[in-house]
Amino acid sequence: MMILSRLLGCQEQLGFLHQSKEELTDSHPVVCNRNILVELEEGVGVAVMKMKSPPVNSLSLDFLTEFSISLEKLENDRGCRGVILTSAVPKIFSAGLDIKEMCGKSAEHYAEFWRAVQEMWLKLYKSNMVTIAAINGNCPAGGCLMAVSCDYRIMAENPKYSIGLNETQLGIVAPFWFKDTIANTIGHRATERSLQLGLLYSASDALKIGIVDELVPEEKVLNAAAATMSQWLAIPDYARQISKSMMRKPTLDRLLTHRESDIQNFVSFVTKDSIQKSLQTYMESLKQRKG
Ligand SMILES: CCCCCCCCCCC/C=C/C(=O)SCCNC(=O)CCNC(=O)[C@H](O)C(C)(C)COP(=O)(O)OP(=O)(O)OC[C@H]1O[C@@H](n2cnc3c(N)ncnc32)[C@H](O)[C@@H]1OP(=O)(O)O
Repeated sequence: MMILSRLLGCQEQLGFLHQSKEELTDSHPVVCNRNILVELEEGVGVAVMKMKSPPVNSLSLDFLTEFSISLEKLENDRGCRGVILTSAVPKIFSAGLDIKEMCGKSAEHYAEFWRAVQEMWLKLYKSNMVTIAAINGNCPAGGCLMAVSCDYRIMAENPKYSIGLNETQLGIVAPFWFKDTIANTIGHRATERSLQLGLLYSASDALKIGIVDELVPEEKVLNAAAATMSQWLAIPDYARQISKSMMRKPTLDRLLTHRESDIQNFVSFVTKDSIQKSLQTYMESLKQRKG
């Protein structure tokens, strides 16, 4: 019930009611949401989802809810066959899960938050559409999960940007389905090293290890994503979708089977004093780094 009311509440925030005439054209209907801008190029059947939640596109409960609703709308739109996921915030793809959602809140809040994280991943990983991440900035932890859940990743070749699952550096643990998703991308051995050490890879190392598929100059990331999209869309949808599902279903089913226990694990993990302390210390270190 709580989730339903949040979804309904969010649908109002989604801004379908607030579109101006300038934002709606025949060829590029744009939906300006609070955290995500969705632009559907109807003739081509491709939507660009631009995350725009400054300063760092952190994945808050509101953001995740909006993301899942937006993606579902595109999924149900027969005119949309592909999605490019990118950021409208300079230098940041996404800073991952919003740490504030995991600090000093109630057990009920943690459960609701974690269900929203699961939902985002389930929707993205099982999408029938072609999904391409155009990674135009830093991409740690939950940001990396989003990227590796797409079918293809193009990253800006900027030495300042990094990508990876750095959870252990915060004193927390990437859950099994984060692990499965990255292992499906880079293999078991590289995942073991990557997860234990909480490695963040530079763009060039990310290409070498296979977390990303291609590097291009920053200003070309979106064009490169559009070019790759047209190659993938040249394949008949039905054949491609069945192939995708064959590869991903066992991983999806594993979370679907264990969804409630995964939420309980998260809640009991994150409510531990030691974990709360680690997260708070990490947030403080982020603030101090600035000064
Ligand atoms: C037994 C097993 C059981 C398992 C159960 C599950 C266990 C839990 C699993 C949880 C999985 C977690 C996944 C995650 O995604 S955790 C988040 C990890 N993210 C990070 O480590 C990134 C942190 N951020 C950065 O490194 C930098 O901010 C970044 C490189 C992204 C950008 O740097 P920049 O210099 O541009 O910006 P600032 O650092 O100054 O940040 C600006 C403000 O934003 C705040 N901030 C940054 N990141 C976050 C975040 N992830 N959540 C919330 N807030 C964030 C930062 O503090 C600054 O705020 P102020 O302006 O107020 O100081």
